[in-house]
Amino acid sequence: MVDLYLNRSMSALAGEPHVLIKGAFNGWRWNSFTENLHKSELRGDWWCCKLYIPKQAYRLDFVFFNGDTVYENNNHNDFFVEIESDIDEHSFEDFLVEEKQKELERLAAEEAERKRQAEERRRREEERAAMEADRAQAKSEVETKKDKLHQMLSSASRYSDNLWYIEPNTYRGGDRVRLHYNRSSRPLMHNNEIWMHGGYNNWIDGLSIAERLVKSHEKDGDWWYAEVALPERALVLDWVFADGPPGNATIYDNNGRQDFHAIVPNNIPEDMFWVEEEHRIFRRLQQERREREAADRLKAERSAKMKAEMKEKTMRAFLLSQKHIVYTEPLEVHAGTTVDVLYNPSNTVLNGKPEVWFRGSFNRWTHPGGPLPPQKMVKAENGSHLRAAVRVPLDAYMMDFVFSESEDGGIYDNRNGMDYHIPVSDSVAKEPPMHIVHIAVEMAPIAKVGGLGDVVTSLSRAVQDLGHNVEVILPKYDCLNLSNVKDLHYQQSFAWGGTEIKVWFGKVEDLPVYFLEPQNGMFWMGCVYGKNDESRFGFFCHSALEFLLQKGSSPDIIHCHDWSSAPVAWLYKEQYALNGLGNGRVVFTIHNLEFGAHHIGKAMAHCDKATTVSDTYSKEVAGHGAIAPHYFKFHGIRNGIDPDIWDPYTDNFIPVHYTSENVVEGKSAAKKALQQKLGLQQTDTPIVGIISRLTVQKGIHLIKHAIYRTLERNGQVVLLGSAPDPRIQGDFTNLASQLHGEYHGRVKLCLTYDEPLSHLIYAGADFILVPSIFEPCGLTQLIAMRYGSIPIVRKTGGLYDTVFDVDNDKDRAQAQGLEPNGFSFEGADSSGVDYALDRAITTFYDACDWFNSLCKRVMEQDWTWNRPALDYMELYHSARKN
Ligand SMILES: Nc1ncnc2c1ncn2[C@@H]1O[C@H](COP(=O)(O)OP(=O)(O)O[C@H]2O[C@H](CO)[C@@H](O)[C@H](O)[C@H]2O)[C@@H](O)[C@H]1O
Repeated sequence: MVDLYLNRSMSALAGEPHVLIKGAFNGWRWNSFTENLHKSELRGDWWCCKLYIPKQAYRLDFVFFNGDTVYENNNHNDFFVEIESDIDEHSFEDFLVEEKQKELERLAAEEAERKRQAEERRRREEERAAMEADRAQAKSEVETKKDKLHQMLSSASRYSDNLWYIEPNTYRGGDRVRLHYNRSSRPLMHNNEIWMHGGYNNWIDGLSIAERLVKSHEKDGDWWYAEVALPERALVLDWVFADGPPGNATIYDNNGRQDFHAIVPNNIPEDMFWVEEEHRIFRRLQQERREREAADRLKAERSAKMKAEMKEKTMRAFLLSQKHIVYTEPLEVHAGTTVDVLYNPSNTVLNGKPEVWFRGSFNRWTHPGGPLPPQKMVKAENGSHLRAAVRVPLDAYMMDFVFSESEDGGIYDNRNGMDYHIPVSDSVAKEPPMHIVHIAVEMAPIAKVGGLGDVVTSLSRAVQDLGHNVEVILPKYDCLNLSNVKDLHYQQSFAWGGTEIKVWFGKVEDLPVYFLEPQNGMFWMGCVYGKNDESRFGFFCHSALEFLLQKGSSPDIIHCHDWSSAPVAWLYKEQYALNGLGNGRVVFTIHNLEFGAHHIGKAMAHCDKATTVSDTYSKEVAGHGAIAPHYFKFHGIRNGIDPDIWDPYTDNFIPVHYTSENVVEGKSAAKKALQQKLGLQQTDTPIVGIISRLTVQKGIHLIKHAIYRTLERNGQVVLLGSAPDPRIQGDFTNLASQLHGEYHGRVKLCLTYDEPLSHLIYAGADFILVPSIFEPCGLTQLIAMRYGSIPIVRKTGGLYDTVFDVDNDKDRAQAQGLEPNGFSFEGADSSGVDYALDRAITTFYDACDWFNSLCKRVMEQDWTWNRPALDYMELYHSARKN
């Protein structure tokens, strides 16, 4: 506490009845306050007040005023006094950040508690609903049982003349009685042994009694008997006679399929029995449900753990992947620590420069501290790299840096305009989410024709998982698979293009999706592609932008795909960028350059950044007329697959769930199921699977050749595919009937689109063949590996980037931090296919253990979006800098 004095008469407040002080600490940055001064006991016009000085204060800033508009502020300079303290400006920064962190932690804890409570409420509600459902089911089961029992009671009796009777003739549930049976002229008349197999109340507990009968000598006829304990709760006793004990009998007397039924006089009132029975069923259902839920929980936890481990491994590999140019020590950067940045200029534009300067900042250059002062790098101990030490503030979530040849700049290495970025963990600040809108004409699983649909969904989910806001805009086709849309509802309408456009909203695989439905019926034709596609999709693209504008949405990134939503790029730049949607950048992805090259070229010209779906394909098409002029903004980022949608550990279309730990067991069960389903012989021969659109791109002549070659080598073949071109479809239909005849039970061609079957093939096949002539990325080889199937591919495009031949690509795989994972070939003739296929099949036959270890290995490789989603984020950020 200190006393602060003001001589009022010497100040601008002379004669004012009220004197107040307004102040704060550390350059007005912290703990502002307003206090009244009162006249002090000192002589003269001294006014004073007591002030509390916190220990983090190194400076007190203040002015005086009369409570209204008259101020004494030291001629607009304000007053300040230095405070003796351990704190200085820098440590105060840290203190502020820590305070902020505490505040954020408090808010986060509150939020977590709110979520926990909401979750608890939801759980209780679900529990209640499930209990209700169990109760209802128990009731209905009891009703059915009761009806059946009543029907049966009408045919039950206490004896049957000359066939069976019970002794003594008055008995009740719980009694021991003797059951007599006259087997003469019955099916068991010649057997050595006779048994009764019994139950009660119309077999309500199944078979619960078994007794052997002995011959009785007391009566005429062929009479036998057994001692039977009547169940306590029996209203009726049910039985048959047999020639042996349960499980070991072949001949039965089941009373002409009616079984035998004896009325048991009521031990307990029937009503009571049914009440108890209902309760018993209810308890059983509850028990079963709890066990199921516990198993599901365990599975979900295990699955999440495996995914997190894979992600972490991939992240480490990502940090190490540029080690020959740049890395940090320690490798993982934590907020609030000091790290060394190590840089090797010899592979960059700064090669041979006498000096290298490190220039960096944080949080994508937006950190409030501004850029760090340029720092001259010094030689590191390893000889090859240069070193700079960087203190990472507590509120940094990303380190950003570039290198230059001098303090003032000169030549820069800024990684081709992308800059270097290294994520920082444990930051107290969060990366602000980016808003990304995909405008596309396909989306798995509700409107999927090929891989484009998969990518729209899975890329969006991966980016959403990184904490960003992702939305999709899709036409509302009449053929949408609506069972996979949650909470679909009509939202609004707008008029555009001479028609009303209805907007629907729903969630697909947890992604928010807007469906546009022009009332002119443009998308009511029963399929995604068909007639007038160019004008229909052009209309859709335009209306999607119009929708964003009218909704007042301002996405950071508008992402469009292939020729079909290419118009978004130029419509946006020509009509919407200046017109309210100005904040956005357009990213355009080419999934296939084969179709609509004109549209693609035009979108390439207008978009801010373009990608295609693998690095090799981006190089293969570099010289194409649509690409070449825009190559500087064109990047190859390989596709990933969604690890939740493709997961043999949770997949409901396969018989046994598996991970890499039990891959052999899981795949052999799937193989049996697949063979059975398709009528193939149940032998352990290699199965080659092919899942593909049947087009020239996919190497039709190589597919055909491979089918014959596999059959020659005693393998089996399963092909799932359909051809958009009716001639090709017809051709395959003929091939199918010929093959199904000639190689019956060893080959099956399914010429349709069948999602569930594709899952069973990925799991049940040993190999998945992808002999494409060109392949921008290819998803089938990636899905195959996730299911422990070995890819056999032609070396082209994305197939080259993701499949590494076990014999020829060890080094190339190692450079990616991987081990080889499949078989591949060059050339586009049959000898090429044979080269890969023969080695694959031979491995299966001759090196079973090694083959199994290969299946395990490919399952453990990460072909999800973990890595490529980071590359897309980099690309989005660099598009924002334009
Ligand atoms: N009959 C059938 N029944 C069930 N499912 C079937 C099927 N036929 C194919 N599929 C499925 O459709 C998808 C095909 O994906 P691809 O990437 O292999 O090919 P596509 O050429 O369509 O995609 C284009 O876009 C993608 C995405 O960018 C690129 O990877 C690719 O190289 C490019 O040609 C896979 O999920 C596959 O399982």
